[in-house]
Amino acid sequence: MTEAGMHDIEIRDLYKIFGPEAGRHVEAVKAGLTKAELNDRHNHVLGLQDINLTIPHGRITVIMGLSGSGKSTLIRHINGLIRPTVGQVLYDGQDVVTMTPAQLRDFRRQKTAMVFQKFALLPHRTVLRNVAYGLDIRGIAEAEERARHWIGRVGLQGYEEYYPRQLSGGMQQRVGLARALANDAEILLMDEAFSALDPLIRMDMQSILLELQQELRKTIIFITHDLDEALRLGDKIAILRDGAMEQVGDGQEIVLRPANAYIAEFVREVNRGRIIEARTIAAPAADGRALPGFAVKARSRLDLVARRMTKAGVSEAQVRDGDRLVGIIDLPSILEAMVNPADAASDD
Ligand SMILES: Nc1ncnc2c1ncn2[C@@H]1O[C@H](COP(=O)(O)OP(=O)(O)OP(=O)(O)O)[C@@H](O)[C@H]1O
Repeated sequence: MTEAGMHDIEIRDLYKIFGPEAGRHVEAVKAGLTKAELNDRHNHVLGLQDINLTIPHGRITVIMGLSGSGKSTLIRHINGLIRPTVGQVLYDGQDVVTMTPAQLRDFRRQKTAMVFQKFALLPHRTVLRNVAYGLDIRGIAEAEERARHWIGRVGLQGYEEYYPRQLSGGMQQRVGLARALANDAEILLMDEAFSALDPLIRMDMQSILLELQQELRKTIIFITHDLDEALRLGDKIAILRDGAMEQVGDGQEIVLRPANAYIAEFVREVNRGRIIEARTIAAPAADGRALPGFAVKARSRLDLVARRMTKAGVSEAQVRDGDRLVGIIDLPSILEAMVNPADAASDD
């Protein structure tokens, strides 16, 4: 097992069964009793099973899955709102599961902040007072100054004295984000935070989050049922199904090497050109052969690479990571990578 880094969150061997005699059924679940069987035979609900996940510090980890797959149950284990039937949730060597109520309260207040789908703003407080709220109750002197700063950072300058009902959904969610950021917590828990927003507004919010994260480097745990959102935001993506972890990896790994038929079906409609990077399909440069005159960046996505190469009228390019030559890429191999193998096979 790899050693957890400082401030990583480590979920280990976690099971959650809902019901009065949950502990009695863990061994049977470990031995293979399914969610449906547990329900039918014992009237207990299998929430999560055999979860092992490292949530790296300073990155965005997305927990994805369909309704009922266990996403909310999992995120609530991280701030101790739900206790596992068995298992550990470790943060800097401390197990959230065995914290005393006082320790847990401090952990939640000092280390975590939540952003909800239904904004959860206080209707009779202005934007400024909503964002300052957590700071006010902690008696922080510069609450207002800090609140104004974060209101500016999410692009709401000028709206400080508005009330939530006077704002659109997207703007309200910016207030929710500013409030979470103002608390200065290291861990941001975002439960379907953008799911209630219209598609374009939702993309805007994703961009704002990515932009802020470039600089803030928070540990973000983002729940979504939307694959496109997961691929856009996630440095690491964990896919749940019926309470079990089906696959964990970055977007490229999941799209290029789905762990099973379920994931393959999930990623089938994905625009692969937007996910796969040039470095991933670059071929080694053959010895002694002249290099193509055109160069693209290792981390450029294939759709952009294809567009640039086509525009320049070249069919081959060097793939470069700064000074380093990563390999060679050509248009046929880009096209091949952009087409889902499953679709290609069905048209043969
Ligand atoms: N308090 C509870 N008592 C009994 N069963 C529960 C409880 N909370 C959750 N469950 C069950 O645990 C499973 C996982 O639910 P969970 O809400 O975590 O899923 P989810 O992926 O977040 O779904 P959604 O997107 O619909 O919120 C479901 O089968 C659900 O019915």
